[in-house]
Amino acid sequence: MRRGKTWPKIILIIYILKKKEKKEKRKCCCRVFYGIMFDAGSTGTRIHIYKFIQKDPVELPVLDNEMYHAVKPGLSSYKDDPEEGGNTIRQLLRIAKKTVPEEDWRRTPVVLKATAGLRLLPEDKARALLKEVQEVFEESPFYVPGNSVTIMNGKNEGVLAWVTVNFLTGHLYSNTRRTVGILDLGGGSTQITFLPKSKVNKHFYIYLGNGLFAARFATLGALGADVFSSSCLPKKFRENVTFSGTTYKVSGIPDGYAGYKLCYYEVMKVIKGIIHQPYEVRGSSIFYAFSYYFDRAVESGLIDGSRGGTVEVRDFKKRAKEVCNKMTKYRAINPFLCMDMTYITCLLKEGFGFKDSTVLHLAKKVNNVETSWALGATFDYFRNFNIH
Ligand SMILES: O=c1ccn([C@@H]2O[C@H](COP(=O)(O)OP(=O)(O)O)[C@@H](O)[C@H]2O)c(=O)[nH]1
Repeated sequence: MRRGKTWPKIILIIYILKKKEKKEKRKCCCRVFYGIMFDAGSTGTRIHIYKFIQKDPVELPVLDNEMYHAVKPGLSSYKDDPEEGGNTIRQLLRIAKKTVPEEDWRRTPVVLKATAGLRLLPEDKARALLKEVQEVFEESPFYVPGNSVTIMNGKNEGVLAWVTVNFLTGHLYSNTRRTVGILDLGGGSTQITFLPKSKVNKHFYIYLGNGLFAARFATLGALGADVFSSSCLPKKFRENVTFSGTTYKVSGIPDGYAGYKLCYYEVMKVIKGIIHQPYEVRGSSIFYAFSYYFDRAVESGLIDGSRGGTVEVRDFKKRAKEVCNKMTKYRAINPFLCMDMTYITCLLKEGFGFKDSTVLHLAKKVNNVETSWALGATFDYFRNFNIH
């Protein structure tokens, strides 16, 4: 009886030991490393901490997971107080210290790339902010390579976001050579980026334009009046609005008209003449839209924020009409929703020339990773610095 019970026990122990040995072996050739990328956008600063695993020295590392955190407002809002701006970076670095194991700190690179917010600032103000961030990085325990705090140009922003989305959706490794286009709408700038299908022209098509907040002020300013008022806003709306550290007095038109038609007319003045209509967008190419395209689609109820989804261009138009013609209903969610939805509709249709029936994939994350240029920028960075 006793023997009978002992044997299975021994077999179990051997089995566990073997498994442990196998695990140890696997551990030996697995290299784990991290990369920290800061996205200093016009509306917020975000930290992305990527964990990569290299199973085989000859193979490319794979992305294991991402830790993401965001703070508002963006770095450019601290244009007159760079020290306070530096504190927001310090705060986010605390998260990095908790996420990356201490023994890896010294070899984990930390990089910050600023987008439209800093691009639009006077040079001396932008430089003071970057200097402050550089100092915060230097005092951190992470690896600070040369050129690790810079302003990125819009074209790189477009291409790197394209790399991220095509990587996450598996298009970079597929044999079909088919890729997807991306639509990114930030606060300060917007990008549409895709690879044309033509065999002759193998260069990226990138268009850069006004971001959502920049478009808001262009729309308000386009009326040419001293008071920034618009028929895209609820009639009784009157508030001070701050963007990138500057405050504007903004209002609806109390005794005038408000609604979709008038709003479309106002927004069109901002779109007209500044947009290209690439031939490809009229075809069957697949486009992924994220950032504020995603946020506004959620706020207006077009898609579910936890899952994302696909919509047709005409759905944005239909929902923009509903929002603008029932402004009081949506006021509590976002008083600018009519203006933003109308800008998005105008940009897609009149600006880029999308058909009503074009399907857009709206996603904030793909495989639990943020759809942003930050991942693409991190790849590029590892390649350049030969870290793996
Ligand atoms: O990893 C990211 C980076 C950005 N965003 C969103 O993308 C928009 C980008 O705005 P940003 O201030 O960066 O605009 P920019 O300054 O680049 O024009 C905002 O809705 C952010 O919440 C996001 O969801 N995930």
